[in-house]
Amino acid sequence: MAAGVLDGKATAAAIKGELTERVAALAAQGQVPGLGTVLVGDDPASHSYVGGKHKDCAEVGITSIRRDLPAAITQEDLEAEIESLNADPACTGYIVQLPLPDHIDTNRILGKIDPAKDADGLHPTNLGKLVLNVSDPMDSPLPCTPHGIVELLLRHDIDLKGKNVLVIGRGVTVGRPIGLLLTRKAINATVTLAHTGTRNLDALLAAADVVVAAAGQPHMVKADQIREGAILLDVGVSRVEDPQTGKRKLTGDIEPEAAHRAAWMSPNPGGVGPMTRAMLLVNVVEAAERAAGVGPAA
Ligand SMILES: Nc1nc2c(c(=O)[nH]1)N[C@@H](CN(C=O)c1ccc(C(=O)N[C@@H](CCC(=O)O)C(=O)O)cc1)CN2
Repeated sequence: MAAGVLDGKATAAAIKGELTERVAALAAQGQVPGLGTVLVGDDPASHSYVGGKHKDCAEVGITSIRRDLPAAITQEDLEAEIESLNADPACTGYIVQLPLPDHIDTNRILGKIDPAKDADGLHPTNLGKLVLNVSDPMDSPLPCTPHGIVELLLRHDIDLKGKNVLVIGRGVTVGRPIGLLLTRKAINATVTLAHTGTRNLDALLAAADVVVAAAGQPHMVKADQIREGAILLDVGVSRVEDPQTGKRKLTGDIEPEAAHRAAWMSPNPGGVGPMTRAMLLVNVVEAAERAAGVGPAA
């Protein structure tokens, strides 16, 4: 059996097409959405992700506002950048690219973002709304990767009702929030969250109908560990040296051979990553629509 491909690239392209129309409608009212990014330091992967976000903005007509800052920036100066984006009327929504350097208090920075401009859905107010189950598109943003995974499944007609989902990784951008989304009544999955302290990962994998691997450990999930017919979402991405070419290549958390046993699998690259980017644009457009007092286009 070869797994169906959860094609994030194509799905993200479709979403961007839809957003282009919504952005044009906003622009016609003089309300062009603007995405801000705050990038601290020289990490090449973070630079590449932020570059991708601005490329996406250009594709759909969203204005880009970019703040690239030195790795040695102080907490105080970084907070001043946040305040200036909060006050900038051209900036509809913005993100602080994670991870931040160790000397920065990340939670304090995220807490300084104006919740109405929080394009990542990571401000405590917006995460709190997710916990309270009150967030919907007209009210507040959802974290991009979990929302992207749900949208990817939805657009491939995959229903998770009653399914056992194993999430591997407890990070704030994916592992923690995705359980809250997938256990909503509208989705109704049963979620187990595994992490580095989990002892019986083999047994949990063998029992899982769906695996969301977001640990950032290259190929930690082996083909023979998964259930025949499982649905696999490969979120984690590492850059690993290819022994044959000596070049570094992107490597997901799940062995590609698992596709021979799975019913569905997201490629990596080309699966969840492009969906994360697309849902960021969705959050920016929805923030602009809320600010303009208009609902999403029908
Ligand atoms: N503030 C945030 N920081 C981080 C987030 C986040 O959602 N908000 N998530 C990740 C990084 N990330 C977005 O920021 C991200 C990661 C990967 C991709 C992506 O499109 N990957 C491509 C391959 C990219 C490549 O060639 O390097 C793919 O999967 O096809 C997009 C966004 C951590 N930080």
